[in-house]
Amino acid sequence: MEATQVADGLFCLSANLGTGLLFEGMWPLPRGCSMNSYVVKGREVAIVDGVCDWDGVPETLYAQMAQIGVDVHSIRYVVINHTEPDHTGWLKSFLQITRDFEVVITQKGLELARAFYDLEVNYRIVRSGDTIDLGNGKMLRFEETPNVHWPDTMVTLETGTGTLLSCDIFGAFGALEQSPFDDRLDEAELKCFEAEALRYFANIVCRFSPSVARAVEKVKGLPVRIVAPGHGPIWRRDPGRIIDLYQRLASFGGGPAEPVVTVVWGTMYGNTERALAPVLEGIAAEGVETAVHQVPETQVSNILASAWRSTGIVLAMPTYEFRMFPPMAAALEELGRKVVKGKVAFRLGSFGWSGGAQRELDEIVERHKLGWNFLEPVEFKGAALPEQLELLYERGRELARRVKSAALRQQ
Ligand SMILES: Cc1cc2nc3c(=O)[nH]c(=O)nc-3n(C[C@H](O)[C@H](O)[C@H](O)COP(=O)(O)O)c2cc1C
Repeated sequence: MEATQVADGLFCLSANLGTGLLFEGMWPLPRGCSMNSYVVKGREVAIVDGVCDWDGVPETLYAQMAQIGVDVHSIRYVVINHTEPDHTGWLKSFLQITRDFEVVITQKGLELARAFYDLEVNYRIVRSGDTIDLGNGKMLRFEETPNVHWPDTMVTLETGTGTLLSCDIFGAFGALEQSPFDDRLDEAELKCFEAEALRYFANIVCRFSPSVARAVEKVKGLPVRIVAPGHGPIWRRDPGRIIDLYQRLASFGGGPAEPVVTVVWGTMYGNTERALAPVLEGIAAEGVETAVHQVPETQVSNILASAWRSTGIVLAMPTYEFRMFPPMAAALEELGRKVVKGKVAFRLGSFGWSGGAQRELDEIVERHKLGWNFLEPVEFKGAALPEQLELLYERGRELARRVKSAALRQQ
């Protein structure tokens, strides 16, 4: 990536993580992921957020600074919206070059940053509403948005251009290839980034969706003209599009979401799969969309994204060694850790002699306090009988009807 001008005196420097890498060591990046850093040039120069410390990445940042005529030694302020190393790792390298700058950070951020870095530099603790005047009409205003991921998080508004440097909130997976701007992307590309924003949300920040909702409310009260996040595109033509998407995704934290059923299924010998078919037919008969994921084939990252936006969940798996089919247990544990709660749910599955899958499912849902509203499960010994297949069709219809009445209306 080349450095790009976002607005007058405000530049985006960006490095892409490749498709072979895993974000946070576990989330796949089939479209890569950008790490966006911003330089604001007034009479004084500030850099807002940075990049990770992986081989060559800080050097990419320095090369892009040179492209926009910024000498690294001239940086007066390093603003840390969020201490996570994907935005701060480069500081290790930067501290070798110069210590003649001020770190601008929240109190919680400083505690965290000191744990990660040798931060013997000047620092300035900021709180909501604090400002730094960089001169030449460039003013940074800080707003704390705690627990949008980590406890330290804040956003920075450059008031002259109305550019919100938002770090993780309003972020999306997906590398930036030619241009970082929404106004240079066609509708299909924007839709791709929206899907990657959903996956990013469900993998990275959904655990904190009440804090995200509060942060979105706060942002809506600010004079924002451009949204420039730490990952993904910069929303310059239509900042409301990503703000509204995040507001909507945060609202799914209670359970009711889109009128969609996520179906997660796994099988060893096909009995459970054959019994799932009438359930899918029943859901379709009610005109409700399904998103179907087989385990272990589907990565849990995608199952999380799908479940987060769905109002209903179907789980289809057999018993295996007195418990449930293990790949299903792994997927459910992840839904539990991310507290995908309040869904309308239904479970079916085959067993041979003792059963046991249902017991483990109950235990996981209870332990994570998921509060799923279950229809009566349908379990069958070996292959489902014709009357059980009819019952499964009816369960599909019933689930779909409940989903339609519980789903949130599209705003
Ligand atoms: C390795 C293995 C372990 C199993 N363990 C149990 C068990 O503990 N209790 C039980 O009732 N059935 C058990 N079963 C039987 C399966 O639940 C049964 O074959 C079921 O029909 C498989 O469903 P599927 O065709 O959808 O894979 C086991 C089957 C296999 C292959």
